[in-house]
Amino acid sequence: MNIITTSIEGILVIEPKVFKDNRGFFMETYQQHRYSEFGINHTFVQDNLSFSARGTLRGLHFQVTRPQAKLVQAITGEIFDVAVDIRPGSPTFGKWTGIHLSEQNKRQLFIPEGFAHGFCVLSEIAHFLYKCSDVYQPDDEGGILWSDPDIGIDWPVKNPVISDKDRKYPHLSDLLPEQLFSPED
Ligand SMILES: Cc1cn([C@H]2C[C@H](O)[C@@H](COP(=O)(O)OP(=O)(O)O[C@H]3O[C@H](C)C(=O)[C@H](O)[C@H]3O)O2)c(=O)[nH]c1=O
Repeated sequence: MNIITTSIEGILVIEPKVFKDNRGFFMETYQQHRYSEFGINHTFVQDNLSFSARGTLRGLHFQVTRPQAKLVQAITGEIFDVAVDIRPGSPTFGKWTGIHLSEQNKRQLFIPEGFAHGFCVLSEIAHFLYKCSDVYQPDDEGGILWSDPDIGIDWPVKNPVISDKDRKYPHLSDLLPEQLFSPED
């Protein structure tokens, strides 16, 4: 297993070991002890799977008082995955990092609590599977507009397919710190 750091502290790219043979391949997509050796010592309590067609963009989403750390990967297809630091006071507040995750590269991205998350689909279709460190809290959901010019994400899609909900999200600058990241004790 190979771990790659990113420009934002805490966000990690994971390259799991892939065992190939004449039948295909095998890989462990998560192993608590091994991942904890790299600081991923969360208890993941919910797995999500979404399916999207080319050009779809989901995000930028987060939960405010019950923030979720996420371990994400593309099971089929290829996506561009983005995390934005929304932790008030963080030296990288408002900064983003993006990575191509695909069926081919089998890479995972670990995103700690305190980040807005989104992705867009670059292949005909993509199945996106991810683990969350807290459960879904619809009343605790927040969002930032995918195209917020102050964040300046260099999305590789220009006119994405997005939900009505995502279309209406505010800019980061319109949100107060307590509306971004206020984890319960
Ligand atoms: C996230 C979620 C959604 N839902 C229900 C609520 C809606 O009726 C339906 C679609 O939800 P939504 O449009 O919020 O799905 P996405 O746009 O894929 O949302 C996700 O997009 C970005 C990429 C994320 O990182 C988050 O996990 C999540 O916000 O699934 C649930 O029942 N449980 C859940 O955990």
